[in-house]
Amino acid sequence: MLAPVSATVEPGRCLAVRGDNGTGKTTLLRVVAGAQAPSAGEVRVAGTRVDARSSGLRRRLGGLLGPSAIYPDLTVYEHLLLVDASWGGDPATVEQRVDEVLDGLTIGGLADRFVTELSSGQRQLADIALVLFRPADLLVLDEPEQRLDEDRRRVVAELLRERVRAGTTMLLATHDPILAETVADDELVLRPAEA
Ligand SMILES: Nc1ncnc2c1ncn2[C@@H]1O[C@H](COP(=O)(O)OP(=O)(O)OP(=O)(O)O)[C@@H](O)[C@H]1O
Repeated sequence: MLAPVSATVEPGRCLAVRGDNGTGKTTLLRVVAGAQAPSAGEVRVAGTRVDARSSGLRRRLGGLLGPSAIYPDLTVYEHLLLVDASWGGDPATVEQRVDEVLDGLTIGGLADRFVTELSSGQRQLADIALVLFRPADLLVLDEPEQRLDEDRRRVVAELLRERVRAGTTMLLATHDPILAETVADDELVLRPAEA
C-alpha cells in the first residue's frame, strides 16, 4: 500500500507529502500519527517510537486525518471549549482564543451552529479549527484543502505558514499547489508501490 519511503522532518519545518491518488499519503500520515501500524519499518517522533496510546506523544502531536468525531448536540464553540479543557487551556482566555481561531478561519459567525448545520467546506474549516486549537509541536495534516474554495485555501495556507514560523513542525499531505508553495519548506513525492 506504500512504496518504501524514508524521510525526516526537521523541527520547525514543514514537509509536504505529494503524489498521485493512491500513492500512500494518507497511509504514511496515519502511520506517523500512530493511527495505523506499519507492516515494516518504524516512525520516531523526537527520537521516540510512535505509540498513539502515549499521553506524552498525544500532547505533542495533532492530526487532521479525516473528519473529526463530533457531538451532534454541541455547537462549534462548545467543541472548541471541550478541546481546550481537555488539554488544560486557560478558561479565563478561552472565549477570546475561540473568537481568534474562528475569525481567522472566516467562520466566526458560525460559532453557535451545531456542527451538523455546517456546509461541507465550513465543516472542514471547523475541523481545522479544532486541530489548531490544541497544543501541538507536530501537526500531521491530511489534505486540509479538501472542500475549500480558493480564498479559504489561501487563508488556511497563511495560518499554517504562521504556525510553522512560530516553531511548529508539520507534515502536510496535499494536492494543492497553493498550500504546498505557501506552507512547505521541503517536499516528499510518493511513487506508486510496485504491484
Ligand atoms: N482501508 C484500506 N484497505 C485496503 N487498502 C487500502 C485502504 N486504504 C487505502 N488502501 C490502499 O492503500 C493505497 C494508499 O492509499 P492512501 O489512501 O494512503 O493514498 P493517498 O495517496 O492518500 O491517496 P489520495 O490522494 O487518493 O487521497 C491505495 O492503493 C489504496 O487503495
